[in-house]
Amino acid sequence: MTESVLDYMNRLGRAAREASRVLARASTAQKNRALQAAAAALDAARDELVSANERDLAGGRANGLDAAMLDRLALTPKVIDGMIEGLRQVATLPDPIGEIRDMRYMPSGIQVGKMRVPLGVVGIIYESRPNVTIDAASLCLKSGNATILRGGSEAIHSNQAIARCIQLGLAEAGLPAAAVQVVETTDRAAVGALISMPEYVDVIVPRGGKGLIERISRDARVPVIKHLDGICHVYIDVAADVDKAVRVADNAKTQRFAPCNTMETLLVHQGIADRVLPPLASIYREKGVELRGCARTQALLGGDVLEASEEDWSTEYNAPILSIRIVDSLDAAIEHINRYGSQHTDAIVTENFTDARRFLTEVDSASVMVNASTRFADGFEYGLGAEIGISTDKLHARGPVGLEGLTSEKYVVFGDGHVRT
Ligand SMILES: NC(=O)C1=CN([C@@H]2O[C@H](COP(=O)(O)OP(=O)(O)OC[C@H]3O[C@@H](n4cnc5c(N)ncnc54)[C@H](OP(=O)(O)O)[C@@H]3O)[C@@H](O)[C@H]2O)C=CC1
Ligand SMILES: N[C@@H](CCC(=O)OP(=O)(O)O)C(=O)O
Repeated sequence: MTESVLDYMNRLGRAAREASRVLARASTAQKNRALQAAAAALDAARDELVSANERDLAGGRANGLDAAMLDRLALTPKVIDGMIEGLRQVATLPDPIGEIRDMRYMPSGIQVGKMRVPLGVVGIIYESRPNVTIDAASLCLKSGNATILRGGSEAIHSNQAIARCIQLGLAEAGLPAAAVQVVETTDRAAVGALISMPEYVDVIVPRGGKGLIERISRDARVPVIKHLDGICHVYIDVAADVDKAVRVADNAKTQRFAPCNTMETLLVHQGIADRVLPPLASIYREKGVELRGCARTQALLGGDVLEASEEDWSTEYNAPILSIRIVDSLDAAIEHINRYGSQHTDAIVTENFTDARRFLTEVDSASVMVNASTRFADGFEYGLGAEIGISTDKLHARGPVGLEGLTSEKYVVFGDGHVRT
């Protein structure tokens, strides 16, 4: 790349802004044609995708990526099938753009309502998981937004191969190539540029952990919808059904270790700990989960439970490690979650309606659940059809973000020569 990263990003930004105007007026049929054609292009490019991905995997191994990271990076036939299916599914979702609602006559005689519109240009910074490139591109396209995608550096070759398929889809539907642009450099200066060009970018969606949070908080000049870390809790109340508690706490930790909605800390009421923790600990031990506990947990469960440090309570392991704390009351559980959590997803297991209601009201997280695993915090599971990710912000969109989260509403007013008096 001979031009500077800043010039390169400016060029992408300008082109995205122009493309966003075309996309905003594109028909549903045209957007769906692009999605279907991109799906066909992916299907035809399986060998190319796999060999690009092999380069990334080789680089990842050489750089010492752990097994979980390599797993997220891998484009297996199943992952490629999932991307193709994902594109086709987004094509079948209702198009939210142009929907008009709440039209009402005002006393003046004008008619006022709201119309759903795209946000414009969406910049997305995300982890080294190439299938996210398709999720992000497809949702932005369907919601009429141009997008600039900056995936994790370890996935650069896979992402470029995927980008070529998306380009084929856009061309087939007669949509501009700049509707979806995948950043071609791994230089983090590109992230710096992307988050500081409000003239070209309307909103940034950062999906990532602590390093990304710091950078965005420090440098962003564009509105942000944070999709950040998940320090998720399950609290087993004194009034919990033991079987349900074991099922939920097992699934929340072990169904998959790496996602942001996986439980990192288990809180247990002292009045039920001796009934629920021993069977849970056997399951965790069998599944290779390292346990770190408070002093009471260590005393109850014995030798192999390591002492949990203060740092553990605010750590997102993304790994087979779990911290466990026995608490005296529901109040103590709520206080712990609001203090150490990341406002992502937290669950209570209880048969007590009042405790459930208090938990729902007082825990300040994007998803609060009763008697269900935190792993359900997901756009598909919530019926959104797909998701960009899980917003840990409070404004604009909170929790799993689908098509609607990528749109906004403007007022529309109809008159017939009306003037204000
Ligand atoms: N809420 C949600 O929807 C989701 C949240 N996550 C969270 O993401 C984290 C795991 O992903 P992980 O790959 O470790 O995340 P990282 O934060 O390490 O990386 C994510 C992206 O941010 C970039 N990045 C990181 N730090 C900086 C920086 N200082 N300046 C510029 N760019 C930066 C990375 O680029 P580079 O490749 O150069 O490192 C990458 O593109 C977990 O905390 C998980 O909970 C993950 C998915 C969804
Ligand atoms: N909603 C998604 C989790 C989103 C997420 O955390 O993604 P990732 O960390 O990249 O696996 C799911 O439940 O699988």
